[in-house]
Amino acid sequence: MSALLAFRPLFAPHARGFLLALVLSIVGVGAGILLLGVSGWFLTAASLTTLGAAFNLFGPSAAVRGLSFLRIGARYGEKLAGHDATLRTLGTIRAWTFRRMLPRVSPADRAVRRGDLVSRLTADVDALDTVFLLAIGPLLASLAVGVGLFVALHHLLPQAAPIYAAGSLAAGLLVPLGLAIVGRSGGAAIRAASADLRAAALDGVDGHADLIAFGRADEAASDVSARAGRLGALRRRQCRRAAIGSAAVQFLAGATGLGVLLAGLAALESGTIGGPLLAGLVLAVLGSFEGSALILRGTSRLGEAQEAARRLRDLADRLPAIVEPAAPSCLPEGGSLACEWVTFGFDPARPVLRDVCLTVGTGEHVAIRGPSGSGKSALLHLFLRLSDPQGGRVLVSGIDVRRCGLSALRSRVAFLEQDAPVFLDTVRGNLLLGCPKARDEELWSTLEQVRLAPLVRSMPLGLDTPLGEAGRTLSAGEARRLCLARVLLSPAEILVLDEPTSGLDRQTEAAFLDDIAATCAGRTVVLATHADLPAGAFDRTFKLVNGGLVQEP
Ligand SMILES: Nc1ncnc2c1ncn2[C@@H]1O[C@H](COP(=O)(O)OP(=O)(O)OP(=O)(O)O)[C@@H](O)[C@H]1O
Repeated sequence: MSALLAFRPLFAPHARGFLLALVLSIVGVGAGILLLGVSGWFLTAASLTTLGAAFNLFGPSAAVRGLSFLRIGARYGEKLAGHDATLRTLGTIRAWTFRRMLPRVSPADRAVRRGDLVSRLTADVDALDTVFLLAIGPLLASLAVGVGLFVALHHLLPQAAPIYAAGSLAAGLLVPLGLAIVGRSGGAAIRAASADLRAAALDGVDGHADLIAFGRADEAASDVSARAGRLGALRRRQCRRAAIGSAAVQFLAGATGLGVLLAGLAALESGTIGGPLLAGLVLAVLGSFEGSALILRGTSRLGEAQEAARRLRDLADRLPAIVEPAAPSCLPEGGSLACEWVTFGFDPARPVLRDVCLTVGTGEHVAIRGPSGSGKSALLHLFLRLSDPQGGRVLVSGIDVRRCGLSALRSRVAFLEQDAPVFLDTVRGNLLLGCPKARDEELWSTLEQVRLAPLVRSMPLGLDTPLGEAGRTLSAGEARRLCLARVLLSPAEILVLDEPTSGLDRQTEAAFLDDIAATCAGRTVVLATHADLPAGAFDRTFKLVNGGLVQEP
């Protein structure tokens, strides 16, 4: 429960909407109970009235109509206000989780599953809708209305008041509580199975071309259906428990109604209550159990909401992968980079880089080559502080990156990642990520530099052409060049490029590397590549072997 309670501050800004929904819910449930009570009283009184005796039909029938309209209106309003406040709260929780997640999920952490993250941000956040709509709201409304009916019974039929109190407390509190306790482990299992299914489905969708090519599509499909079957079985078990709870509430409603009726009949015989009022009270008592059924729906899913809240907190409460200094140092002007005796390993016991020393002056262009897996990307990551070295220091403009504010550092150093993504946006939207204020002329001249301008010109909407998910409407090489253009557009003084020419044909690759001297003139460039470098394209080239950096002749 503490995981759920920890989200209280995110519910607080929407408290007015929840309060309105609660008031309307009390009005709706109260009007429903009164409607049954007045109708029972009215019908009994009308049937007991002998022909010709005076009976005012108008008042009660108007009350019945009025109460029906009030009930409908209040229910509609409650749904509107409750869902509106809930959806706004879920939006707040989703944005909060996303903001907290980004710095806490290290790009280097191979244990992180994308499908699981997506599942947390979507399904787990959605599971929290239960909290107010199905659990707290109906519980408070039933409590308020139950207290009102208890007070009325206490005055009109005192013998029935304790019977009603016992029956309604058992139906409104004990049964839901029991269901919540029993459903707790089931809820956790459902959340885990649901996350597992989503992750497996995402894996399958991502890799469907390979699965088809290797003839494994059927296997993947049956794996997904086995997981879906497991989730289905858990949900069926949850529904069975909820149905048993519902039956218990129905039984308690019937038993309480019967108890109130028996107590009422004794009072009727002794003449302390009239027949019509008794009929009205019995029906009102039966009607008041309607709220308990709603509470049950909520509590049967509360275990799931609790587990969802735990999973979200688990993500949000992780220590950030990289901790910013409390008082960051100002980055002086300049685009120099340096590594001083840097040792780094994803597993500190097995360093990838050992005592690496490198100094790159402002405006210098340096290329780093080396066999696959030699640690080129790992080295480049250190310049952006995506990881911290276990030994030595990394300096940007003469300042240890651990003393810099991360946003200042990352606006000084632009980075082309090895698998940089094309976002689900237009060509322009993708480019403006690198420089939000860039004018169209700048976009076009950068597209010329990466030799994409003819392609974009041929697109139906030019810069405003939407690109499919992950740039699926582009070839791999075109997508790569678009990401490269984004980095070139950035005003950062230092460009760190990891395999910028991967996916490009030889001719374009050679032309691009040749052009770097001109296109990046004045800016510092550190580039990791497997490509053959055109003579004179870089000021210095290094080779990374056995964790050490060796300058090439
Ligand atoms: N996130 C990670 N967690 C653990 N080990 C990793 C991680 N990323 C890379 N490695 C390992 O660290 C070593 C260096 O990887 P890195 O990606 O820096 O090599 P690289 O020289 O850039 O290779 P390539 O040229 O193939 O891109 C490799 O042995 C790799 O398996």
